[in-house]
Amino acid sequence: MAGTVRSEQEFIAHVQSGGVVEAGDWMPEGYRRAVIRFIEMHANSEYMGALLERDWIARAPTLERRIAITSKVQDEVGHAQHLYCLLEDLGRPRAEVLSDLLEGRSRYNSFFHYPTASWADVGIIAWLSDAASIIAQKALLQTSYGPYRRILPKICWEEAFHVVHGREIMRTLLSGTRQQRDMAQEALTRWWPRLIYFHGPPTPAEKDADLTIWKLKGRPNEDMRQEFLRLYIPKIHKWGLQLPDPQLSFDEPSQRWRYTQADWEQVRLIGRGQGPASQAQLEIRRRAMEDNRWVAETLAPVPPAQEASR
Ligand SMILES: CC(C)(COP(=O)(O)OP(=O)(O)OC[C@H]1O[C@@H](n2cnc3c(N)ncnc32)[C@H](O)[C@@H]1OP(=O)(O)O)[C@@H](O)C(=O)NCCC(=O)NCCSC(=O)Cc1ccccc1
Repeated sequence: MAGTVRSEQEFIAHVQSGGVVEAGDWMPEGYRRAVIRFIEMHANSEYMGALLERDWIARAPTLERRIAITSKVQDEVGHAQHLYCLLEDLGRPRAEVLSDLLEGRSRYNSFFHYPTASWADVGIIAWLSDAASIIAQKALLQTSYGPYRRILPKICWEEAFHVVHGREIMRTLLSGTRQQRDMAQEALTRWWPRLIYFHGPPTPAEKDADLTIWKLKGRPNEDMRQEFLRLYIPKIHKWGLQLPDPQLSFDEPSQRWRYTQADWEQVRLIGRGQGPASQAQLEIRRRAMEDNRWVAETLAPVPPAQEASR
């Protein structure tokens, strides 16, 4: 295109006809801000989500599970790494993004602001939150921002493998002892309401209008949540697990699941660092950044003046 696009009208015509936008192309400022907002929330969620699971590497019950969870954590951090690179290309340096995250100026998905309590939580996180995230990410496969669109198939592919890893943890627990089955049920009871928040509030179409015209956001939040519920409630029931929501019911006329509505303002605040484990998790990251600062400093390019005097 894109060399020829110089106005918002031409830009909209370009993306509406299926054109993609590259980092160096002209784009409306609002579009640039929205891409950064989207990718930054995604990147931070991958990064902080990995932290929840990292805690369990040393506590995995078998060697095979330890290898699998180590590799999942590596995948998630890898996704964050790719996404932070996309932000750099848009003029948002990684150091700035990370310092905003650690200083509590940015956000990540509310799902990852809670503490884990047992190995069964690891199963639920991998099985169900990765499933929810695939739905959100598949909705972006046709997004107009080219670099994001090109990295998403790899991310979705890896998340699909994580779902299998989580499902196998759950299958093992559910075919185990009474205590293991109870652990699985307790984990589902704990995480279910947070899964309901995962795709965000049921936003009115007007709020998504720009994102839709720009072909940036693929689907309304509620549609994504309904797809998740449609796919996973039958699987959960098939395994004999109980869902803790007394208002959960299927509405035949609309073909939609009804569920207890969240306090969405509260969910937004949790995403901004007010969750029960937000500060503890950010503190672990802060300490790791401090401990490893010498590596970044050692690897930093030497300014030419210092180089000459060596
Ligand atoms: C759909 C949505 C999440 C939100 O749509 P939007 O159009 O952006 O927002 P909308 O206007 O609908 O909302 C109004 C306000 O509410 C905020 N808010 C909304 N939802 C949440 C929430 N859940 N938590 C907290 N806040 C939330 C929202 O920011 C906005 O705040 P603002 O008014 O700006 O202050 C979108 O960003 C998306 O699809 N992102 C890409 C995919 C992605 O990020 N995936 C991440 C998971 S990666 C993963 O899981 C892999 C993994 C698995 C396991 C372990 C490790 C890793």
